[in-house]
Amino acid sequence: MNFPLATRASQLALWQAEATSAALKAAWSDIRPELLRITSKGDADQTSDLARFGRIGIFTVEVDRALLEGRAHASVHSLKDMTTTLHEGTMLSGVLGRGPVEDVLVSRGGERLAELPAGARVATGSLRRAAMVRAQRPELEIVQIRGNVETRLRKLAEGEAEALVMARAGLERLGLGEQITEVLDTRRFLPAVGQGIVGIVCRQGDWTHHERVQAIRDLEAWDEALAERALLRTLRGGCNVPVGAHARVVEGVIALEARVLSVDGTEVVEASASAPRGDAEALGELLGRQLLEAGAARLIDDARASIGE
Ligand SMILES: NCc1[nH]cc(CCC(=O)O)c1CC(=O)O
Repeated sequence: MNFPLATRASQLALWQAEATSAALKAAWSDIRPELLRITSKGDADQTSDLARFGRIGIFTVEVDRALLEGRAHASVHSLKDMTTTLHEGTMLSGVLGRGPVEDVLVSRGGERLAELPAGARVATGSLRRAAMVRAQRPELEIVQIRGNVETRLRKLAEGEAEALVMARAGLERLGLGEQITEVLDTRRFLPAVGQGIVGIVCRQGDWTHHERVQAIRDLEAWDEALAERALLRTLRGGCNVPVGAHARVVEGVIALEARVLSVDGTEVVEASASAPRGDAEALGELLGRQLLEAGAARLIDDARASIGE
């Protein structure tokens, strides 16, 4: 069976699609995966403020359109870039095993976050990363940056900033792990929902192809994804709100930590809880409601207002 997989054309997206292809081939001897590369507006548009269109799924919409048009049997995305409400007519069928979840600092001068001098510019396109940096180092300057992993590294080298915060998974998957100056520990620097997880999407009701993808589903990453995404959905957060979360499956239990920050990093609401693995989604919803009651609702509304939503 030919098995076209729709993907963005960035190096990281191609790595993720190749990993999916390899897993499908290993699980099913009759499947011949092929990559359908889609150049999306999110890749082409280097000028807009990423925070503004984070919620509509700019990175995934055109790839999923190819899926919905029947040009592919499945589409492959960074789960982190997927909106909590999937594009109409699609469903999440599988996830690959989770890569490293941490954010990392890449600094031109080799300084760690604590060592950067006051006024040093730290580049990120993420409200979450900006808020986490401001919470720990309020005297640093946050500057906006756009583009794929390679573009960001080039901009850093060209002097647009003294340091970058980005995902460890993205750098390591591209073989750029030697660029990392500091792995930011997840307790102080909670990752984004779904960070490090590759998501595989099928058409709703297309059980033939769904079954093939479901067979390669990593069950730990799946439960972690369910918990983190249920949390974000409950918080009504998109993919670019100052929310960090980290779910971990250990034996039969899932533990979830979550934090909502004000954009300036001065206010923090956090909570953690655990539950039997089978209750991953309920755990995310519970923690989300707790955070909302503890003051997260206002922080999220303020963050939305700050990006003009
Ligand atoms: N928003 C871009 C994006 N989407 C997924 C990754 C990296 C891989 C991952 O976190 O799963 C990145 C780059 C980054 O955040 O530095």
